[in-house]
Amino acid sequence: MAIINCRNLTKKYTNKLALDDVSFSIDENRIIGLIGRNGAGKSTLLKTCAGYIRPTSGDITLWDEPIFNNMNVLSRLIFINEDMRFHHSLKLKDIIKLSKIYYANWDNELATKLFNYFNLDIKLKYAKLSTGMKSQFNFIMGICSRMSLTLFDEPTLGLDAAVRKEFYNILLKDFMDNPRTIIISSHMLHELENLLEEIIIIKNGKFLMQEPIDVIQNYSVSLNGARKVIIPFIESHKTLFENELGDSITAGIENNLTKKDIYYLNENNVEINKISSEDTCVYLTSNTKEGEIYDIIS
Ligand SMILES: Nc1ncnc2c1ncn2[C@@H]1O[C@H](COP(=O)(O)OP(=O)(O)OP(=O)(O)O)[C@@H](O)[C@H]1O
Repeated sequence: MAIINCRNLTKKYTNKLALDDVSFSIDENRIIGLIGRNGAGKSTLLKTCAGYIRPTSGDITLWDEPIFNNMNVLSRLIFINEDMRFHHSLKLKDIIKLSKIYYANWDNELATKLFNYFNLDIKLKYAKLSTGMKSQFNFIMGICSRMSLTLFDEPTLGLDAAVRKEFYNILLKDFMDNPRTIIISSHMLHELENLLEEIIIIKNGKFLMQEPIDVIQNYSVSLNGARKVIIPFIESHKTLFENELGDSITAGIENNLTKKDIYYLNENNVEINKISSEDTCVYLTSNTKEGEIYDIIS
């Protein structure tokens, strides 16, 4: 069952078109990655899904109901981002006390274990936490609230690699025990991909694709070899990048090579390598050509 349905969503901020005719739907009980470059529109899309901002045009429904001014829907979701605002006088323990009341499924035992594990002193005021500590606290809120729809916008900001890994492991374990729909926006797909079932890629405010993670993991390959052998493949396949060096070329192309193609490439000494899902996303969302930066800095 689809729990989020977006149809032709557009969001214009004064002169900036942040979302441009975005349509997609998301089925329940899965973890989805929302991937896009800086400024692609990820936060705007999540804020729209959370009912924080209204689209300029288009429709969005959660559980087939409109979001705005609809407590039935809003009480089933949590939106976690770096701008979580709590009154400056509130200590973490006060926020936890309120969370127990507000979030019907709040798991206080898990919250206590996680605060201890991450050495977060609940007597501290939220306003006094460092960026990383705020991210830890917010992440724990997102996990322990166990809302049917949990939206994380760049949840690991300021966290070191070890903590990010631990959080994602905790999230996966908790998701397996308590399935729900979780959307996580991030630039760092490689850290997330073991967790994700599906990813949505947006580029310059436009929906680019929504695919199971294994499709993205096998989406593209790089070919490295003689120019005259590779050029026909560049001409006949969707090409993500190409670099020429003398008589040889390295090109990233969509991975729909036939057995005959692979045999031919092997016979002609072309090296074929898989491109990681992270790199595939970087190439798919790039606004510049591979190597262009070297023209600028040379
Ligand atoms: N309140 C606002 N007023 C004007 N423009 C905005 C506002 N919020 C976002 N934008 C613009 O809309 C575009 C999309 O921004 P958004 O924050 O949604 O992107 P993002 O993918 O989350 O970026 P990042 O990964 O850098 O956080 C950007 O060009 C941004 O400058």
